[in-house]
This record gives sequence, structure tokens and C-alpha cells, in this order.
Amino acid sequence: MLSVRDAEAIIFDAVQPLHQPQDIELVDLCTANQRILATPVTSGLDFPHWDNSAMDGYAVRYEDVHNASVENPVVLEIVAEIPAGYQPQVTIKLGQAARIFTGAVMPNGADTVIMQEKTRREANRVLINTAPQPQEFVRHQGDFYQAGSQLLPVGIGLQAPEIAILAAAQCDRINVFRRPRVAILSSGDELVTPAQTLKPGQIVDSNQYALAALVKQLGAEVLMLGIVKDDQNNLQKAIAEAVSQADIVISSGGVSVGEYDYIQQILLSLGAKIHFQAVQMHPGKPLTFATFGNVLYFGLPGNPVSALVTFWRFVQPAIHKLSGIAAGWEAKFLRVLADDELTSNGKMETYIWGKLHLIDGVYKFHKAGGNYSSGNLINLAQTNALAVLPVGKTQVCVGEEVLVLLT
Ligand SMILES: Nc1nc2c(c(=O)[nH]1)N[C@H]1C(S)=C(S)[C@@H](COP(=O)(O)OP(=O)(O)OC[C@H]3O[C@@H](n4cnc5c(N)ncnc54)[C@H](O)[C@@H]3O)O[C@H]1N2
Ligand code: MOO
Ligand SMILES: [Mg+2]
Repeated sequence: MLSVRDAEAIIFDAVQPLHQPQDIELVDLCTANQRILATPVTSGLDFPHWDNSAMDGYAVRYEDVHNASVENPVVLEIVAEIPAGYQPQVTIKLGQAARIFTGAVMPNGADTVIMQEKTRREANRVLINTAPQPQEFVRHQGDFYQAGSQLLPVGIGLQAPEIAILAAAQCDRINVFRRPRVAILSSGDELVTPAQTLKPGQIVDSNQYALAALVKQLGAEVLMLGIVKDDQNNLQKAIAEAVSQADIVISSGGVSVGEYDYIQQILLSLGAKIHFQAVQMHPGKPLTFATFGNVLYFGLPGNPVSALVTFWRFVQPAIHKLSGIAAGWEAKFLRVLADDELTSNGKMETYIWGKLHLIDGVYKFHKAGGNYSSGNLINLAQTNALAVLPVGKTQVCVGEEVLVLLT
């Protein structure tokens, strides 16, 4: 059976990131949070824009004060006061200083700032009682960034630091990649919406809601296509429609070996390339992955836990890669300590759902309580991680290290 690692490689290989010119849209800086930058940003401004003071204090000439001490303070005449926001009009000459504030432009002539705490003011004179380093507390023009070089590269996620940089560079409209479009459908005669009255044999289509929530969290656009009965014609129409509208189609149910598990058959009849129909993992073994050109199709198993585990392990990284992010789309694992014994039959890569607790700065993994079944969605509540036991590993003891995938 195909290993999880090989399945992941096949999926990543099939993902074509949204890098075409038609995939770029212009957004306002205020709505750019969490979007992916689509064109590089440069600025015509140096950062800092001009030499400025890093402290509230006095702008001086180093040569005047390099021998100053508490015993032999240097006395300078204050010839100007320079608040932030103003261009100084003076040149500091030998024996002179300017009162200056943090962020204010350095006056000509001065090259060093003495912080206020190391001085004593006497009317229009200041006593300097410390010898500074040359150019101390001066933030020089271009120290942080030089005009014309690349400020931000394509393919980075925009978060608070990048948004601040864009604002500072006066980019108030930004090119970002459009959000991936993800269509979700559920298949099964037993499924009804939460608003419908349940008849004997029926259950609510909970997968649709869980998957939509996860897709939205990733910043993608969700098309909820609803429930499709286990009828080949309906299913064929629904899948064809989904493929025509989306970059990624996710269905849940109908991928196992039962009489009414039609998904693979329909994918073939619609001309999809089926890459695999089973992965050596539990839960999630019947995961099906296919492509229609650049459109990715994930046929997730219907069991509620299997649907979510396969989403977290494979669909989430695929959405990340598709969204245009330049690096780091892979599933991320943490090494933590097991706080419960974890077991597997050793034949499948096994994903155990539970909760990470931070205890004295160390993450510890607790297996979810209750009935442990891929059909049980109840004990998924308040979990935040999946512990992973590789093939061949049948037991992780309490206190032993284990890899976990954050969910
Ligand atoms: N003979 C075999 N039977 C099964 C195998 C197998 O290897 N041989 N694999 C089992 C495994 S593992 C899984 S996982 C499931 C996968 O089943 P399907 O993907 O075909 O899904 P369904 O049969 O449609 O449903 C399974 C289960 O999940 C419930 N379900 C389905 N859709 C939803 C939904 N949208 N919301 C909530 N719950 C849903 C459905 O009612 C079933 O209980 O197959 C095993 N069988
Ligand atoms: O592996 Mo299935 O995915 O147990 O329920
Ligand atoms: Mg089935």
C-alpha cells in the first residue's frame, strides 16, 4: 500500500500554485492580512529616511565630548530644540548641542546623541558627564533598508510585521494571489442537513460543516455544494459541476469498497486521473486522490474522524501550496512527550487524536478520552493535535517522545 510520505509527494507534485497573472488581485492594505504577496515590493525610500536620534537627549559633536566624565563634565551651549517631525534649521558647531527627541532628524554638524539621563541641564547649557561611543544613538539613513532593493518577495504571507512594512513603504493597494476556491460535497443516502427531521437510518451531514470551517480557516473560498444522494447520475453531475467551479474539490464518503461507494467509478467516467485510492494510514486508508487537469480532487473517507485526519494531513498542505505561498506548505510536526500510552497495530501509520498541554514549558500529549473510533466525532471536541505512530511502531510509552501534527 502507498505510504503516507509517497502519497504526500504525489499530491504536492500535482499542485500548481496560483501564480498566473489572472490569479492576481489588488486589495486594500486594510484587507491584506493573511493574504499572499503576488508581486515583489520595493520602496523608493531609505529606512530610516534620514539620520535620526534613537534617544531623548542631546545631539552633539563627538569630538567635543569624547573625554567627558562625571569628574570632568563637558559644557555645551544649547542652540536648538528639535522635536520629531521637523527639519532642523541649525548646524551644530564646536561647543554646541541641540536638544533632541527620539525619532527627530539629526542636525548638520552633530554626529552623536547623549541620552538625557547622562546629562544635566542648566538654563541654555547642558553638562555632559559621560563619554559616548562615536555615533552612539544615531539611527543612520539606510541602515535598515536601501531604496530600490527588494523590500518584500513574492509568495510570503502578509501578517502584522509585513503589513507594517507595506504601510511604511506607502503601499496602500497590494497585489495578492486570489483565494483558492474549494468546493465541498457530501455523498450518502443517509445524510440530511442539520435543519431536516431525522428519519430512521439517517444522520446529519456533519462533515460538510467541519470541512467548510477548516477551509475557511486557511483563507480559501468555500463553495458548499451540499448533499448528493448515492445515485450515479446525481453524483456525476455534482462532481462535474464542482470541478468546473473550483481549484480543489473535496467530497466525503463513498470511497470504500461497498456497493454504493461510487466515487472512484464516477471520477474515471468523467476522465479524471486517479493517482491513488488507498494510503497506508489509520484512520483514512480509503483516501482517494485524483486530478482533472489542474483541479485537485480529494475523495475523503466518510467516517467523520477519517475525513478530518486526511484533511489535516493532506488537503491542508495542498491548499497552502496552491495558495501561492513560496515555502513551508508542508504539514508541520512537533516533537513532544506522550502523557498517555499510545498504541497501534504497527501495520498502518496511525494518527491518534488528542490534546497538547503546555506543562512547565514542555508540550505533553494526552489522547482523547471516550470511545476511540474513526466513526466517533464526539471525542474530537477540544482536541488540537494528532500523535503519529509510524508503520512498525506498536507502542509509545508515557514519557516517551512522539511526533504530533497540530490541528
Ligand atoms: N469491507 C470494507 N469496508 C470498509 C473498509 C474496508 O477497507 N473494507 N474501510 C472502512 C474505512 S477504513 C472507512 S474510513 C470507511 C470509508 O467509507 P466511505 O468513504 O465509503 O464512506 P461511507 O461508506 O459513505 O460512510 C462511512 C461512514 O461515515 C458516515 N458518513 C459519511 N458521510 C458523512 C458525512 N458527510 N457526515 C457525517 N458522517 C458521514 C457514514 O454514515 C458511515 O457511517 O469504510 C469502511 N468500510
Ligand atoms: O480508516 Mo477508516 O479511515 O478507519 O475509518
Ligand atoms: Mg462506504
